[in-house]
Amino acid sequence: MYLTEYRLTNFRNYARLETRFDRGLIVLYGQNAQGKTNFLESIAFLSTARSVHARRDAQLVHFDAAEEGLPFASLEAVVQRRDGTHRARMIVNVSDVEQQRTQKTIFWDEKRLTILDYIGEIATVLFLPQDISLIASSPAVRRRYLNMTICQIDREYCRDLAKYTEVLQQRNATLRMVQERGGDPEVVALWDDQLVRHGAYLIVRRQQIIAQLDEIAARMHADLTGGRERLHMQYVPRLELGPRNAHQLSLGFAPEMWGVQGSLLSLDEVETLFREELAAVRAQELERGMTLVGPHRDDVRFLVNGVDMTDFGSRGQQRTAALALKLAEVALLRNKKGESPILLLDDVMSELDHERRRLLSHLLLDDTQIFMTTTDPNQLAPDVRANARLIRVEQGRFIEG
Ligand SMILES: Nc1ncnc2c1ncn2[C@@H]1O[C@H](COP(=O)(O)OP(=O)(O)OP(=O)(O)O)[C@@H](O)[C@H]1O
Repeated sequence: MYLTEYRLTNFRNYARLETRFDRGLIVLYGQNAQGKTNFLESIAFLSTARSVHARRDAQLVHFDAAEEGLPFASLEAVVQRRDGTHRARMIVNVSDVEQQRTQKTIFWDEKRLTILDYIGEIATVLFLPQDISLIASSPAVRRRYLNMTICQIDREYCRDLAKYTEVLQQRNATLRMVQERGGDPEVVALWDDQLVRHGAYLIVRRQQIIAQLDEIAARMHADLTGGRERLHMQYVPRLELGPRNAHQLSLGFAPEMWGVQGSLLSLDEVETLFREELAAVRAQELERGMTLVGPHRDDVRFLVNGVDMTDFGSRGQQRTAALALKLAEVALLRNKKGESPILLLDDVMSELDHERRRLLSHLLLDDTQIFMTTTDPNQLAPDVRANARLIRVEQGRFIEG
């Protein structure tokens, strides 16, 4: 899929931008702080309804718009997909400037949709220099990544995730209440059915998608390392046993059951296990005032030749594993959607060595639409540059050539 028309109003430093695109490589270049990243952020935002950079949506609205008392930003695109031409429009209205409160309205083909019904219509994969944190930092970062990726493929997952998060919050509040004020511990169990139902679906989908990503990422990684290293992704659902057993254990059974080596568990099997685990940790949950079992504590392990990259990988190895994962995500989305997602490469070429840049260029050059930012277009291989459309970005404006 690809964008053919694009319009921004009051988005970040773009007061107004109206432009057309074709497939292929579009290189946005220019000095620092001109709006290159802002532009990629806008496409990612239109795709996922979430910003990777802004803490609050209100930050996306142009400073001047906020000052003029018309605080809104709008993003509009004409999208060419296998099934035809579509129109997407998203409006961010600041309803309370002081509190930075916003409302988001989404139209798809002129029909108003909720975020959950919209996500996945425009598939994108964003490559960032900080992608290395997917490997190097905390499980929460990996869970967030998994959620965003699976939401683009499976709307049901996204709905279950929203419901699970809600039930989890309510269950935790109940646990805290019982912990602080006492009362009947059985009130906590009232939430268990919903927690298990929504959580089990998340676990089942995660194990499936990780197994698929693992297979593709291993191939990409072998390519990137000239076959010298073997990457293996492993799903690690976790159970924290509390202060007396401060270490973390996998969910009561061997982690390899969750990877490609083992057979994948069915929804019924996961529900049963989840229920059993909840019963087993009930006393500790009441003591700690929080839910200790479930997909909100999951993690993914990245092993290279059997060594855990989060704890023991070199920066270079972590970066390569992260790149293999992103390339696998592209292949997975292409496979599920039957067409390529739009690729957004934010200043990633400068981070990679020459060999990997060459490989990346080869992997990405097909019918895909790729937006790439760089401060120095001379970094591009000459054959790549010759086939790219070059746009200079200057203070929130596009200058062709
Ligand atoms: N809401 C906003 N309204 C107006 N300007 C904004 C807003 N948010 C950010 N900016 C401005 O956008 C500029 C940053 O743009 P961006 O991050 O896209 O730069 P860039 O071209 O990618 O630069 P670099 O090469 O340094 O990454 C900053 O000058 C910042 O002040």
